[in-house]
Amino acid sequence: MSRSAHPAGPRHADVLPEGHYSAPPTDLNSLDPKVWSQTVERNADGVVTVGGVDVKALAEEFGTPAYVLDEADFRARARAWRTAFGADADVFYAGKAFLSRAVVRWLHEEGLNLDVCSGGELATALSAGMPAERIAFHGNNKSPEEIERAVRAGVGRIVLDSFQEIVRVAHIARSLGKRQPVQIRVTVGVEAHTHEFIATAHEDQKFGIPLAGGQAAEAVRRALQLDGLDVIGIHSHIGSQIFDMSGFEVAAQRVVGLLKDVRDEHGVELPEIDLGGGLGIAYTSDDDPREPHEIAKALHEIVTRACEAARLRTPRISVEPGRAIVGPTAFTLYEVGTTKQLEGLRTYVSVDGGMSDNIRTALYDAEYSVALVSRTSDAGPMLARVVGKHCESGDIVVKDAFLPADLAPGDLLAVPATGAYCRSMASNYNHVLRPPVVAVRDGEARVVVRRETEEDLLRLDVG
Ligand SMILES: Cc1ncc(COP(=O)(O)O)c(C=O)c1O
Ligand SMILES: N[C@@H](CCCC[NH3+])C(=O)O
Repeated sequence: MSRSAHPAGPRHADVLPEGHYSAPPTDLNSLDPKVWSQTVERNADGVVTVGGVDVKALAEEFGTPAYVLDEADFRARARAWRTAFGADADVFYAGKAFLSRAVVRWLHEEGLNLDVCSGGELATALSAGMPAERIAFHGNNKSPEEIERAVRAGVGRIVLDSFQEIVRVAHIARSLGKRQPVQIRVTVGVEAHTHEFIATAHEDQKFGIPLAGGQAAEAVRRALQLDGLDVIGIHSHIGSQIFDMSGFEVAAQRVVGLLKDVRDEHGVELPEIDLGGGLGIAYTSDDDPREPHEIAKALHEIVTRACEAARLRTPRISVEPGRAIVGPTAFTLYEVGTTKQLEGLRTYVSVDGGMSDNIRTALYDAEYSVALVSRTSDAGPMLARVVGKHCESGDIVVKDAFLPADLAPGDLLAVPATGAYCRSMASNYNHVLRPPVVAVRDGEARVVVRRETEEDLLRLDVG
């Protein structure tokens, strides 16, 4: 079939959402480097390789579905952030995006710090040797036990999220005879241009203490009065998958405004500000993310300018990228099980995973790309929807995609940019087993998180 001809089946223009994928890509075998990790390429046989290992070998050895993590790419991205921010700033990788002991070790070696937001993340970080003083502990409802563990361990900072937590952390630190460094998380009232579920700095949501009405200033006032706390700074995180720097600009200006008010009222210049994470990545060829050095330059300039205007010493800046480091470094490898052509609509391609390994499409309407990776094809494009094996019609992995019309059961598909918030939000829905994470580097592959087994499932079922 010629590449330009439409295969038997739907005409893509009839069913695609307006303005999106107005034409099928000219070459379905090409791999856009924007959405794939740096070592991904096709070998002479047309099979995709990553870190020098081909996907057919990966599928054979480790099974599918599997998350395939490109270690060299992960390290390169971590290093790029570290280098871009330089010695007078700190980069805290946000562990919620994806955390495993291997990743903690890589981050440690590359000079990054770590943001954790639960006892489980804290335990993973410590067990992999991240020094406690390089850990920041987050969360809007940390339990007293989690706080105590963090204080005992000596974490570098706890980010306080409510008035009650200010008192709680002070009390626990005092009772342990310690003085805990803390930042106070504020909501700056910025509407980040992202999905409403992942925007976090508008006022009507659960995180942080609003600047509005002097509430954040009151929080600093109370924290400064309490023994057991060492107030080192202010924290703001405006949301996630953001491309536009203007939200960060407003946030930084407002945080510096609070530092000024604190200085004027208490005569204290708080030495740190944290501007959170949230930088977007390319999920499809339409996305244009910024490079870490551009982001670092923009944030430094914004903060320096605001501090000069307020006659403040420029505080030490920290950031907490999660997705921007790990997101592009992994793809999910699936095997095609069945295909079903719906006359006048599209072809449903069912793979052996789904919403249990990637909930983001169902939850946020997220867009992904997909490619046939076990071979090349000269067949024309067919409009496809890649779906999972769960009992849910919203179990969609990739909503609209063009795949070769000769796609068949047994073919391997890969969905790129699934390093962030896929394994970390995976579930056992329908008692489906969570896939392994396989790290590849220099021609070698090793499991860093193993596949779940039915024994794992049954071990918890003690009834
Ligand atoms: C406080 C905080 N820091 C950092 C992050 C990391 O965000 P992202 O993975 O979008 O960089 C999040 C998640 O949105 C967060 O809540
Ligand atoms: N889990 C979200 C991001 C929220 C991050 C936590 N504040 C995502 O997949 O995009």
